[in-house]
Amino acid sequence: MEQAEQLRLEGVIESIIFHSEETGFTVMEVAVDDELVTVVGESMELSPGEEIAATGAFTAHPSYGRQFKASCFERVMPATATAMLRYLSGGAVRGIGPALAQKIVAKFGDRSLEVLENDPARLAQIRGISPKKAVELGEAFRRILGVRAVMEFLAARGIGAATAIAVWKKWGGLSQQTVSADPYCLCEREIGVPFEQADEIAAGLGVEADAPCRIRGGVLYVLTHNLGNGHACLPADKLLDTACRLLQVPLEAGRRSLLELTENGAAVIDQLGGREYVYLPEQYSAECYAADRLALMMRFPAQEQPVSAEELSILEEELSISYADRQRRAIAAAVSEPMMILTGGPGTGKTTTLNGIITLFERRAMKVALAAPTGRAAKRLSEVTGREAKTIHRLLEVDFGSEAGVPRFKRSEKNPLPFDAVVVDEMSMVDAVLFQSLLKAVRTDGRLVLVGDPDQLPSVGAGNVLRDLIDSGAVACIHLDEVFRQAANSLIVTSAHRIVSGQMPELSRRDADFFFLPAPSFEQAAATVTDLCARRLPKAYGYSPIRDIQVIAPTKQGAAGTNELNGRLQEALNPARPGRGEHRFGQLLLREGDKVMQTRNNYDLEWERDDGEEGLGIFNGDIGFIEMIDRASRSVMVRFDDRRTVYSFDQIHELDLAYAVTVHKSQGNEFDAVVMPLVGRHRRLHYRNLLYTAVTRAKRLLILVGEARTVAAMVENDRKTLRYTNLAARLRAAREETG
Ligand SMILES: Nc1ncnc2c1ncn2[C@@H]1O[C@H](COP(=O)(O)OP(=O)(O)OP(=O)(O)O)[C@@H](O)[C@H]1O
Repeated sequence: MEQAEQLRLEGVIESIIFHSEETGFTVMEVAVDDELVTVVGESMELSPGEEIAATGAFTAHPSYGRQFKASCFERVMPATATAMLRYLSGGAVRGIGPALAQKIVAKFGDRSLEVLENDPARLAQIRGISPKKAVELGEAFRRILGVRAVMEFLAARGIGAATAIAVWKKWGGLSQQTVSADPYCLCEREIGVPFEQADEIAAGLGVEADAPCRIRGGVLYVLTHNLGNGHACLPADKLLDTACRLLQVPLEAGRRSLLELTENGAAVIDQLGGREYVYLPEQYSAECYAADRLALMMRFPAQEQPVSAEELSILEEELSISYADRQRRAIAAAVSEPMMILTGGPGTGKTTTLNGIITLFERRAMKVALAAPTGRAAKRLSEVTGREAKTIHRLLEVDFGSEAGVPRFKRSEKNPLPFDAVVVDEMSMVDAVLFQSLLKAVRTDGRLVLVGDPDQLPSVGAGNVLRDLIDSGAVACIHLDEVFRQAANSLIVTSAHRIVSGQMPELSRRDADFFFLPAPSFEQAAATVTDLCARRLPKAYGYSPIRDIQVIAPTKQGAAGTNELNGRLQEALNPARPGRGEHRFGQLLLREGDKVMQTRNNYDLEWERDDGEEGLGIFNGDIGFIEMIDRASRSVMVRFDDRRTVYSFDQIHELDLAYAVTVHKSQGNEFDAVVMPLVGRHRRLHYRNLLYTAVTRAKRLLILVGEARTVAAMVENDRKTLRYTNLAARLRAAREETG
């Protein structure tokens, strides 16, 4: 493509049409000589009246016409009294409006900005400005200069406005100093600069390869990176070995830096079972808290009358059921134990047992809350129990203004949940930090009933809570393993049980709810999957191709990965059509009618329910449909079941197409029909729990498309997801301590 000519444009900002605080994306009108030019790009906070110089090129936007796309902005501070009056009147400095601007410029003329910056006390000479206000105005002005300086400093090192804003939010006036002293601070989670980039910046700033800040940065990077892989901690020897190899420094230097990190509170070392483990403080606190709190709950449980045989009989009669022995034991334990874990594969009667437990709690006039980690799972829990169920975040009342990625909850030890019992379903998806928040909010004398299937993939976030609780042996666990007759008729259910015990599912049946369609190559598998969704399944079963059928693939990449399949399925199921709005966001083309998924937890996204209720938070894995793409307001409206959310264009990177999703992203969701391509052999991707998790997402129909040898390889590959956590050991120790 021909490179557009790079120009430098100087002018005064007439108006700001749009500005995103988060990304810095700005659309403004700039007066350049006598012409009004629309300028777009990532910029620092700017105000009308300010003079800027923008570097970039003119482009022709399909809807907005000719505009100047700037790759870099510089602020030219106004130099004359007239320009200063205009700048200050435009609201650039908080606390200064047009009237005050007049007075300031009348008094100090073209030295006005200098006074504001260096001698703000003199502003108090103006009537109406108190000495206190003078100081405040000076601070507000210096803040603007500070943000600008940080942006320019970082821009020169290849870092964009959005990251610069995050840096400013964290370190304010000390930003430049902090980054210069230790460029690796840019790798912190809220900032998110990759280690390699920080390393380059550091080299540019003259930081030596063996500088302590570099080694500390590398050690923290390895720890944080592994947190992303689910590890709550790492053994110190493993951490140091990996980090020192990455940094190419001696082990001794790594160890010294690790000790410094623990001294300044950035990491914690703990000795357990003769091995040293290193944690980030948040993970350490989550693990220790959970162990201590659970031990406390078990020490002082509220006394409940044990369940009598008569009470059980009345319950069975009321619910018209005869419970199996383990189900009875589970119901009894839910009443007598402060915490009870109910596990089992599909069709083993978990929901039936849970209904018994809840009904019994209610008969005893206990107040019960129901929750699950995702919106879909909560909805399903609500459907199968006939009672209201919320996401855990909603139950704990996620608060406004949560910091990047870290929610705050209104419910905590000081403001506990007003329930005698809390039931959590899909517990395998709950990570260590969310579990800590849950425990904080549950009364110490409350009952906790945790339901889940530990053979599912573990939580996306760090930790392996459900497994650890079971492995600790310190918690009452009832495992249901009898598949009830009705469920045993389903080949999906029996296949799931075969897979989990390492046996090959039956692939030759043609008369059941589970089919295998051979496809010897990626290309053929992708073509068959598309044809099944677009034509064959809707025709044979009356399914809506978009709403009822879900394609689940082991991976994003590759010819049968979700990226490729999403492109094909979008073309087949929701093609371009006149009147159907669409917009391209980098690699991603979105169209009205598309099925999309939110790909990270966003606690600040507002939604409105059809009944007018409003709330906050759209979570990783939530699936919705695009109702409208509005270019004028640069927004996309997405419906998630009965809620609607508006995304601004610069939030779109949180969405992805969801005709096909990965197994990990499908956790906690169930679909009428699941189609899964399985081709080739890949030891890391093709393993038993992954297949099991995918198979158990299907309610009525499951179709595997691909190679039988891939299915066999997955069934054989019992690679358990190893996660470094010590919750089980801690819980055992805490139980022994508290007796
Ligand atoms: N004690 C029982 N006697 C007879 N049938 C039972 C009993 N318990 C459960 N069932 C039946 O077994 C089937 C599976 O039960 P349920 O839905 O409770 O299992 P589940 O473990 O929750 O399954 P899934 O995880 O697949 O939702 C249902 O049809 C249910 O009615």
